[in-house]
Amino acid sequence: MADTLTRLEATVRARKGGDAATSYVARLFARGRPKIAQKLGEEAVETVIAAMAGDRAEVIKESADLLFHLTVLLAEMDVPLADVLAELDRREGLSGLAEKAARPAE
Ligand SMILES: N=c1c2ncn([C@@H]3O[C@H](COP(=O)(O)OP(=O)(O)OP(=O)(O)O)[C@@H](O)[C@H]3O)c2ncn1[C@@H]1O[C@H](COP(=O)(O)O)[C@@H](O)[C@H]1O
Repeated sequence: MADTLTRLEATVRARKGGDAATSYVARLFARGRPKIAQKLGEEAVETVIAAMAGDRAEVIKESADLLFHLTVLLAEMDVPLADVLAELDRREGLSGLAEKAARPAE
């Protein structure tokens, strides 16, 4: 999975400043962060709708759209995918319940 996303990240980054007439990613970059963030939100909602309908095939397609648009947003913000993966690595083995219990009281 990391290999696939790393290749996608390289393709997406190479589209920065590219021709919006021939590249969907270049068009997204040209439209800016608000549009990219909006697309990410839409794909998240569509993934949720597919999940609630119990539609596995649609969940797979919408999840791919979601990961793709997340990759574009990270590239737009110049956040390397490796930084996100490193954060997941840091959390590895730490139960979400234990992490939550260790948070300072609000
Ligand atoms: N993985 C993807 C990918 N997944 C989804 N999409 C596109 O994302 C868009 C999302 O669909 P929507 O119907 O929501 O989009 P829309 O209606 O055009 O969006 P708006 O009208 O809201 O702006 C579609 O145009 C899909 O084709 C992708 N476009 C590109 N890639 C990858 O990015 C690479 C570079 O793409 P280009 O920049 O187009 O060359 C490709 O080779 C692929 O590897």
